[in-house]
Amino acid sequence: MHDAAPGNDAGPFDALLLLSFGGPEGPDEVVPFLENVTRGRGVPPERLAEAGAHYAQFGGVSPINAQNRELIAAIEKEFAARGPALPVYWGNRNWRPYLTDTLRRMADDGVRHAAVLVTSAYASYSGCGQYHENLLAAQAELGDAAPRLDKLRHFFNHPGFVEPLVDHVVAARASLPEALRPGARLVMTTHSIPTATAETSGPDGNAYVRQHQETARLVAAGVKKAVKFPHVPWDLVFQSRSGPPQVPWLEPDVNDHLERLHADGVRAAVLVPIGFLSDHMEVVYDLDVEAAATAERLGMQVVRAATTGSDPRFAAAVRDLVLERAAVLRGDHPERCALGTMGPSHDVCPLGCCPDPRGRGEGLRGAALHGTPA
Ligand SMILES: CC1=C(CCC(=O)O)c2cc3nc(cc4[nH]c(cc5[nH]c(cc1n2)c(C)c5CCC(=O)O)c(CCC(=O)O)c4C)C(CCC(=O)O)=C3C
Ligand SMILES: [Fe+2]
Repeated sequence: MHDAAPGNDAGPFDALLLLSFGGPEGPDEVVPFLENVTRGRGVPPERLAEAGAHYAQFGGVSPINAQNRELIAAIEKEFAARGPALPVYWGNRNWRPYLTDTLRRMADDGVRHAAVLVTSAYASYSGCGQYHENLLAAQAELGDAAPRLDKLRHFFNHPGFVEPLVDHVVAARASLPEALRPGARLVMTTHSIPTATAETSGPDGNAYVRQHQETARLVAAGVKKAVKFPHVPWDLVFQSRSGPPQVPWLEPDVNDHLERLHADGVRAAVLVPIGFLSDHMEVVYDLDVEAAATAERLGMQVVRAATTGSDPRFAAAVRDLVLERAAVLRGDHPERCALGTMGPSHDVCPLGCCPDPRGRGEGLRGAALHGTPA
């Protein structure tokens, strides 16, 4: 798809590790999973019970693990067809297969240096800094046996992430009654996070919102081009707020926003979950159940676009990112694919990037994964 990366040489990498959030796969796993997610994170018990009820509605099974298995299959297919011949491993922060167990298996298999793809496209503590901490903790657990790890750059503006989203929005929009399509608002949604965390995201701060604005703009521009319509209005809004109510989180909430659009006379919308790689619980509950109920109550026609998921173009993007980073590690200057105006994201997070809002503030970063001071 994107032949930006030169050749097919993945050296010094000898494996790819997919690092994700994890989710329960049965009713008995919901409570221990939620305990893992929220340990030390100040989530009120009411919110925890609410989240538990969402999983219960789906038989205690989150879709996220099956979706990650599909993504791995798509990447393996891409590697088999075009190279490089790298094994793909999978570990999670909050549920089996746990990252530490996977890293131990990698070491046992003789892996010495792996590229790491995190299933989050954007900079933030939850989507970047916390995963760095998880990687460092897993390496520390293994000691000298631990493989070296390099986390791949944020892919929010990579065409392999954006282009499938554009297609999915076009398809969702086409499912609206024809008369409503011209006025249909694209409501781009992502996970809300505390405003203080948003401000410290990325190397220069505010990366979380700026990156999402760029992706939203790119998706809207792609849709406009595809549907040949002069005006495709869009907004960026937030969902799945958690945490105590006195702490400010990013707004507006998607449900409040639908109310606002309705009051302004907007009759139809396409919900576009740009903040997520797959249609996991935050999508199938918070949008397809909760926001859909809000729309129904308001009498608005609202459809939801699918996420990028395991689209072959995304699997090809993962291959690009691995080869690109491998070339950098060999001292080359590869082409780096990125749409829009922000350019390719940084390879190595500097000290203080995406710090833990509840932590000591200094942050633990990419260079530390090699045991070198950041
Ligand atoms: C930015 C972001 C992403 C996107 C980046 C990425 O993809 O990583 C994301 C993804 C996800 N969040 C998920 C689930 C949950 N997130 C929670 C809680 C929280 N998320 C936060 C942020 C994010 N979360 C935050 C700031 C909290 C408050 C607690 C804390 O400060 O850490 C809670 C606790 C209950 C609640 O509060 O809702 C649950 C159950 C699932 C799995 C879904 C499934 O099972 O299919 C996924 C992919
Ligand atoms: Fe970061």
